[in-house]
Amino acid sequence: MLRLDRVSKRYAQGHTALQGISLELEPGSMHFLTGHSGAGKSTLLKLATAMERPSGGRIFFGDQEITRIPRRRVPHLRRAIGTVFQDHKLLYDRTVHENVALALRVANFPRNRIHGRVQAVLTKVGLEGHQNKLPITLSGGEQQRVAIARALVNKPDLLLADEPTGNLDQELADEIMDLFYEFHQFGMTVLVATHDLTQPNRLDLPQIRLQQGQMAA
Ligand SMILES: Nc1ncnc2c1ncn2[C@@H]1O[C@H](COP(=O)(O)OP(=O)(O)OP(=O)(O)O)[C@@H](O)[C@H]1O
Repeated sequence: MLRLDRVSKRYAQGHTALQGISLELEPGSMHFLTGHSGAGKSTLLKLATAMERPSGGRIFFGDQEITRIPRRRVPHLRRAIGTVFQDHKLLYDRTVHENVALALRVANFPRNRIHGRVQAVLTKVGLEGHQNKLPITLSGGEQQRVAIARALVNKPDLLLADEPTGNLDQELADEIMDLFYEFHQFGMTVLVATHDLTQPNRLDLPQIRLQQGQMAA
């Protein structure tokens, strides 16, 4: 599904964020990406979505080489890869429904099917009944669910999450991780970057551990 082959990333300021990273996510697998602050977790996720380009090595998503796709193909790639970030980047002047529907609109999804698809995904993440609310009126955990719904509404093959529970207490964090686990059980490939080392143990899932930009032993 996602394969990195000896990937490195050196930022313009000269800092090496990743070095010699090779890994493969099998379709339907779920992994946690762990490591200290600055280990390179966010950088790895940004490379996988072509938000950043690697300085060396190659990245494949299915049979596409991400490192070679032309800029005009990047939006297409991003629809196949759902992303969730800690600061959910919701539009606070739009309703929950509109936040999620926007992801379908930009993908030219048929207009007459948008409402049904949005309702279905909001139900899936436990937000039925909240569709007409503004995000600011929701709790942190609920806002994160809106972001998850938005990431899922295009039915991506791969879900990448970067510290999706960073601002939540343990109980809410567990609930969000359980939701990702459920998607994985339904066949989605999932990679979650987290500081929270309780999660891989709690869910009995493998970790990809980064240490100063390299794969830890
Ligand atoms: N845009 C950038 N320009 C220069 N250096 C950067 C940039 N983004 C990240 N870095 C550096 O690359 C290294 C890896 O950062 P990255 O954000 O990938 O780590 P992380 O493991 O996600 O950390 P955290 O858990 O704190 O988010 C850090 O030393 C960071 O300072």
